[in-house]
Amino acid sequence: MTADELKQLVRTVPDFPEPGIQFRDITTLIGNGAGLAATVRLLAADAKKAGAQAIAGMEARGFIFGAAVAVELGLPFIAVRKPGKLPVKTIGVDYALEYGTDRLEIDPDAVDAGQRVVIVDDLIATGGTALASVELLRMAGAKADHALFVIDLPDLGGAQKLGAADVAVSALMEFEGD
Ligand SMILES: O=P(O)(O)OC[C@H]1O[C@H](OP(=O)(O)OP(=O)(O)O)[C@H](O)[C@@H]1O
Ligand SMILES: Nc1ncnc2[nH]cnc12
Repeated sequence: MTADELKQLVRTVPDFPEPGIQFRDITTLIGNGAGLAATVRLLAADAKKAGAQAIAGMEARGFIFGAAVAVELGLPFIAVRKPGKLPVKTIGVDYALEYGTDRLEIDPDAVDAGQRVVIVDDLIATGGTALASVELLRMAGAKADHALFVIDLPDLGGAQKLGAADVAVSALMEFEGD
């Protein structure tokens, strides 16, 4: 399945979770077995090209694709979690979302010093989530310089924000006009 065919599997829901947001919903993409498999294969090929030694995924939608890519490549998976979920002393970063604010945390021991960690998430909008993840992974000693997404919303400037932090961004598809 091509990236263009995968794009047809993403559902757009207007005004969710608040008025004015065009929600690009991956539920329909992952609900298609061939679509899910093709998405994971394409992301895994990009992660391999980026020299990934580990994959990091952000709770919750980043876990779906990130863990699958890690399995496909036989690499470790690092869980970037929402606050209060990890049972150990964490490091954390607060960040702004397209809608609201949040915080992400990791177990610093999940990262090896100098390890090249490639970030995988379903979607980049403002880039706040991905940038917070890059900061966290770098604080823990990782080389975090590649981030892969299923969907980029280029109008929200996330890829530029990551570029300014020396992170190369790639996405399988874009939705404009958000
Ligand atoms: O580029 P940004 O503006 O930071 O937005 C993108 C993030 O927003 C969504 O996650 P959300 O925080 O809604 O959580 P979820 O995965 O638990 O649904 C999405 O899965 C990305 O992680
Ligand atoms: N427009 C959007 N659609 C789906 N997930 C998102 N996360 C942030 N913005 C989003």
